Amino acid sequence: MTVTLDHVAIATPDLETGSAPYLALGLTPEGPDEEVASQGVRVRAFEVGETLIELLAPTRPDSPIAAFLERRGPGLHHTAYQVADLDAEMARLGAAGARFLSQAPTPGRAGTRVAFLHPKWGAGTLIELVEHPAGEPGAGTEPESAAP
Ligand SMILES: CC[C@H](C(=O)O)C(=O)SCCNC(=O)CCNC(=O)[C@H](O)C(C)(C)COP(=O)(O)OP(=O)(O)OC[C@H]1O[C@@H](n2cnc3c(N)ncnc32)[C@H](O)[C@@H]1OP(=O)(O)O
Ligand SMILES: [Co+2]
Repeated sequence: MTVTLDHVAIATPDLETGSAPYLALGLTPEGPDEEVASQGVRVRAFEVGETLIELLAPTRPDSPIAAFLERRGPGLHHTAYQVADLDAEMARLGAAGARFLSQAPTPGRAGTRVAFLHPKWGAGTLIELVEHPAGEPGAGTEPESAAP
């Protein structure tokens, strides 16, 4: 099974501040900012080749990003990998002892289904799995153009 990096997430107090280095590097947002209420975040994604930089700013005090910023300040927050079948991956990894932060997938950016693994399981890194069913375009890729 090939594992694909979906995005690298950065916690920032606000999207304008967080965007500065990526704009200076010549990156451009892949689309409009998105609010994901269930996570209490506003998201801005920059395409970098086949993957994304995902900027996350808190929209409310009880957002996990607000807690992260409070405790650790802005910077690297998590890495995310694409899986074709999230339910199957959660069952497989769960049976092998992996520690998920929720029993079921939760809504992610761009209508995806996502699940997070505890940072202790991730050897100190918060790891997210993002479902991209086989054949669907992944992060940072143009949807397959229809065959001529
Ligand atoms: C819009 C969706 C988007 C997408 O991709 O589609 C997103 O990615 S949304 C991202 C925001 N949502 C989340 O992060 C949800 C999952 N996160 C959580 O449930 C919490 O943030 C959690 C459990 C990872 C940490 O919560 P909290 O800090 O309240 O717990 P602790 O203080 O007990 O921390 C436990 C332990 O983990 C360390 N920690 C916390 N956050 C991170 C992190 N991002 N990376 C690495 N380590 C982290 C923390 O320091 C504690 O370690 P310890 O050694 O005990 O101090
Ligand atoms: Co993410």
